[in-house]
Amino acid sequence: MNIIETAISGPVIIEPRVFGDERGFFYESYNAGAFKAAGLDLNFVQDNHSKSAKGVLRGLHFQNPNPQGKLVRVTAGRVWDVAVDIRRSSPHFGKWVGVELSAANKRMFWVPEGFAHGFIALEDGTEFLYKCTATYDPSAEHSLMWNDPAVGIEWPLEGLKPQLSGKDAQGKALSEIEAFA
Ligand SMILES: Cc1cn([C@H]2C[C@H](O)[C@@H](COP(=O)(O)OP(=O)(O)O[C@H]3O[C@@H](C)C(=O)[C@@H](O)[C@H]3O)O2)c(=O)[nH]c1=O
Repeated sequence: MNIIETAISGPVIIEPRVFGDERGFFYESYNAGAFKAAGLDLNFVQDNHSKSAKGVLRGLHFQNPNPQGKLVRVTAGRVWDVAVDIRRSSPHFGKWVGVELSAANKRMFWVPEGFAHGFIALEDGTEFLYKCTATYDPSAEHSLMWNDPAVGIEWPLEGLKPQLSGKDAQGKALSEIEAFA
């Protein structure tokens, strides 16, 4: 597999080795030893799977306390996936990185603890799978506003009006969230 660093220390893009043949394809979506050898010594305790219509925007989510690192990928359709650094001590506090993940490119994205995470589905029937390093804790979950000008995420809206959950429609600004130390 190939690890691609991003402009922020922490989040990385992972390109798995894909074996294609006349039957289809095969790839390892996670291998503890290989990830550890690549500097990602992770311990996952929960797997999630969501399906979204084109234009659905989920996020930007984080848990504090009980932060979750997330290894995310797409098995149907396409998303623009974003991680926002919300560690106050980081030189990149408030900065974001984005990557297109799709069933076609089979890229994965590692979003560490200390980041808010979200995505917009760019195709109907987009299926999003991810592994988490901590379990869901509704009492600790928070939404950072997807369109806070202080963060300035360049969402590829392609003319879409994002479809948000009620919770995400009330996301807080970067200046208001319970960021990490
Ligand atoms: C996230 C989550 C939700 N749920 C329930 C709560 C709720 O009734 C229903 C839908 O939850 P949500 O609206 O929060 O789902 P969703 O907006 O898809 O939340 C996810 O968004 C992406 C961007 C992330 O980064 C994830 O960590 C997670 O926060 O599923 C669980 O039971 N376990 C979980 O781990």
